[in-house]
Amino acid sequence: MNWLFRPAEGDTEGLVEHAPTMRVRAVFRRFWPDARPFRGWLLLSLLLVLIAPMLDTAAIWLFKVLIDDVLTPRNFAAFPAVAAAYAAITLVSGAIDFSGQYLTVWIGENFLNVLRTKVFAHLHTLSIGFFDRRRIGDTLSRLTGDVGAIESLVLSGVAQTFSSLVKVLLFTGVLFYLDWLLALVSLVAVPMFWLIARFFAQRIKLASREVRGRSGSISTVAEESLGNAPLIQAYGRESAEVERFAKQSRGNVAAELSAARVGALFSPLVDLLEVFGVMVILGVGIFELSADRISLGGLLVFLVYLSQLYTPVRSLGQLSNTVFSAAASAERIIELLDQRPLVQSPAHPIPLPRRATGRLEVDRVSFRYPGTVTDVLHGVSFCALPGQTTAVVGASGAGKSTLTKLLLRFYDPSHGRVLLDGIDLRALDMTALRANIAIVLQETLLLDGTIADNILAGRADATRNQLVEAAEAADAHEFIQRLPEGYETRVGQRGRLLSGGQRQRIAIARAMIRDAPILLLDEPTTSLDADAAERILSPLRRLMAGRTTVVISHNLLTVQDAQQIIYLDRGSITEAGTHHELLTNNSGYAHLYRLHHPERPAGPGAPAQPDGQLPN
Ligand SMILES: Nc1ncnc2c1ncn2[C@@H]1O[C@H](COP(=O)(O)OP(=O)(O)OP(=O)(O)O)[C@@H](O)[C@H]1O
Repeated sequence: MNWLFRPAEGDTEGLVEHAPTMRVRAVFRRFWPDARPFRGWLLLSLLLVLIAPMLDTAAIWLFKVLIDDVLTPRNFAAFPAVAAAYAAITLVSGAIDFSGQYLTVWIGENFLNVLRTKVFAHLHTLSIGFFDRRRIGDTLSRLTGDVGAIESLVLSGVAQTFSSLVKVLLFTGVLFYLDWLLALVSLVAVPMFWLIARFFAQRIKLASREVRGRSGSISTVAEESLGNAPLIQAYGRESAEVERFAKQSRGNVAAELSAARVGALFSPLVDLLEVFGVMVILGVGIFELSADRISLGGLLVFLVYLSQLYTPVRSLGQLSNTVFSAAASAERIIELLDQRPLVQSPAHPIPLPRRATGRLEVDRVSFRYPGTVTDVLHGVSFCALPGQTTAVVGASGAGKSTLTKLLLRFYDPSHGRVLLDGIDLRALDMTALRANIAIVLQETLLLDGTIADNILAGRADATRNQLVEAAEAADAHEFIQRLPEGYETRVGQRGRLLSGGQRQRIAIARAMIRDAPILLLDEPTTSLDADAAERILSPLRRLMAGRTTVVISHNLLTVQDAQQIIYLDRGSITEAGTHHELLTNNSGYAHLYRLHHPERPAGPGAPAQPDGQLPN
């Protein structure tokens, strides 16, 4: 028997985050509040659900009337009335079925819409730390697949249970009314259905959880693999990637098969039980008929009512399976919804003027990434002043990018404070803080929209003139105009249709249009070749003018001009000063400089190459 319920081979370890198991009732209680706007409609649909089986009961009863009062006595005068009643019931029940079905779908889809949007909005409240840790594919699969399953638990589930219960009660009542002895005999089978259903329910829940987890793994592998297509093809890793995908895909097949085995065995078992029950009832029925305790019409409709009764009983059994499999999905959604952002705006933020002055102070900041054991910044202090450029340099892994993450408040320092205009960032509203910051990063972030959309992401209410001015200041206007659809040209996913230099100039235009007092540049020229880097320097300088600029760069031109250079060594500031001061210092910065300019003595007055790059 074990092979039947064996979970799928292979493991999803590390690919998807496992959700804690929860009781169905807890899941239901959690999502029921989201159904609040639809409760009135749900009530109406339950009313329709109540009327439908009553009409069914009446239609079947007409069958008895037809046999006992029309066919057996051959009394055709009564036939038109019976026929008219039949037609009327069928019409009304058709209308009710239609409304009921449409209403159920309407409620379900609208509930889904609310829930899906809620989960998506919640994801956007989470800190960057969450996205650093999580596989995006698994999160997507939860957002699209698992959310749907919750609807079947909270709404369709309620309507179905109610409908089945009403039918069971109604048909049982009629059965006892027709012949109590026959009714007692036929109901013996009911507890057996329940036992079988219970046995299967738990196993189906396990199998469904496995299937949902597997589907998350497939999306994860596909997303990572396809997103890195250039790398994979360049290094000839296609077959390894296909095998990685195939492994998860095979795991999915095994999980689906194991779920199908459990599900498919359930129906035939129940069918077998049903046939057995009908045979016994027919035997007793013939006895009752011969004793004249039931009419022929009565016996026939008894069987019809009985068959009508088996369906809801069976669906009540299967319903618990649906509920359990939906619960497995709900667990995965709850796990997401229970994620709390690491950084949050305070309840009563200190108001910031629409445009801050832009004085940034990093005060004895130490930082450790959540879930790690070592500090990546140790007691870092410096001040970045309005209108000045502060350059942060240091070897790879020194903590430069981490510093910008703290300035943007993607994370909070473990110790110490970051202040804007003398106010701790933790006391500020995050949206107000970020409205005062513009960024240009090494890997330009472009949305899959038009060029105009991408520049306007810096400031949505900008006019067309401001858009063109920003593009001109970023030296981007000219190339944009040469594109087939100008500003309306789509940039492709992550801006793939543009060159690296073009992407960077769009990013500069976006920062330009934002016109924020603070500018964070994280190695904006690193991914470009010397020529492209050279070309974005003058737009960059225009952008930096008059702002508090913090630049992480290996490019000596931007660094040399800086009013202060901070040299980070394994998370600590070991030197700070101007280019000349640091060269005189003849320490870490001068060492980096010499590495790149072995032909020059590292000392004051030793100019850097115009395109000089500090080694990484
Ligand atoms: N999300 C993260 N979770 C845990 N550790 C991280 C995370 N991001 C960076 N680190 C670690 O923090 C340290 C500093 O990284 P950071 O990216 O700030 O360095 P960097 O100076 O900007 O380097 P590079 O010049 O190579 O970009 C590194 O040791 C890195 O492994």
